[in-house]
Amino acid sequence: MTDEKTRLGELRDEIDSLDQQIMDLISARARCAQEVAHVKMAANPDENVFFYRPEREAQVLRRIKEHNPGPLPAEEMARLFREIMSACLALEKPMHIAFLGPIGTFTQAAALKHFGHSVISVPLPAIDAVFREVESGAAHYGVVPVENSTEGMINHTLDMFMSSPLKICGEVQLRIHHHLLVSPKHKDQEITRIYSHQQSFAQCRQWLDTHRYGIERVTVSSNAEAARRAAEEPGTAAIAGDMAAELYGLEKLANSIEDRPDNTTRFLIIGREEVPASGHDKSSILVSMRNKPGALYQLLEPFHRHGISLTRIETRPSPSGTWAYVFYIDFEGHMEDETVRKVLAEVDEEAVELKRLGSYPIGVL
Ligand SMILES: C=C(O[C@@H]1C=C(C(=O)O)C=C[C@H]1O)C(=O)O
Repeated sequence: MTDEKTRLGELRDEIDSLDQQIMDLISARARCAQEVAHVKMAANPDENVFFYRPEREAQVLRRIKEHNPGPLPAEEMARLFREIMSACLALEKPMHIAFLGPIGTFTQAAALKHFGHSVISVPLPAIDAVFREVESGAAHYGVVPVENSTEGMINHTLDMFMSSPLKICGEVQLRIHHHLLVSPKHKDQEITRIYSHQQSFAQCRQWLDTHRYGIERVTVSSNAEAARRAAEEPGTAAIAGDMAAELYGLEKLANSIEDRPDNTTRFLIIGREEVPASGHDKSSILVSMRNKPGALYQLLEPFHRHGISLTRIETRPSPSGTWAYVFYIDFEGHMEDETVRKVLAEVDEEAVELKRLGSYPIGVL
């Protein structure tokens, strides 16, 4: 045997032995997580105990990222542990996660990134349907898009919070890559029509104007639906992401055609329960103020005075009347924090209405 073969044999034996140890350790971890579930059930025998703890999962993932020794990047290591936790949790009962469908959308990719692949993901046709599915208890949590770095806020999601009792329980960001996709069956045909979702067209506008100027653009309800159509109709292409391309067996004519290289969408996790502090949290509120001079200043001043960072402020028309507005505000900190409590008490005094949408761990993955 050559030296190379001997060495490879040794290394493979070592890998086999390490795999066995990893498997034993993951199994020990799974038994521990099961035991946690049993302890929770024993302590609350009459209640429908919630095993999933978003704040604890965020802490676990943060610790993994901080202590990762390499050579794997911290994000990769966290992703592996995300899947281990997901599988451990599913031992008790797989969670049902409603998302803005159909199957193959970026929202599904975001749901799986946040919860791992051991959940049952349930596609729904519209954002309000996702809210309703969680409100009724048919799904444990829901995932909806809330903003895109190129295109701005998804107003429909913001407006749903005005009437929904649901809480924001988490956030997850996804880098969005769009591709121009065709079916291998119709690859040689001239493309006369491109299908996509209105958001994806908007995120690829400059590329389309430069490289596919004058070709008809047809807006459909999702980019997974665009991919489905391109798979069936000769002479058409779709703009969609990798999941949709794989699902419908499409080929990439052009790769990553989004106008901005950092094109990212932020998604919210919505649920029925408030999330305790994880140590690195964000909060969201909706506030409507009296229409008088200095109202916005009065609203923001307590945040400034108490040193609380705002991460976003959006204005939406109020459902209560023409030219009245509601402010949607994200800020750093948890509503259990003493300083945040003080600020919100002050805001509450001045506001016509203050709605606490929830505090949740700042996205880790
Ligand atoms: C084990 C627990 O329950 C669940 C499983 C977790 C895990 O596998 O690490 C973490 C949080 C919970 O979603 C716990 O509460 O610690």
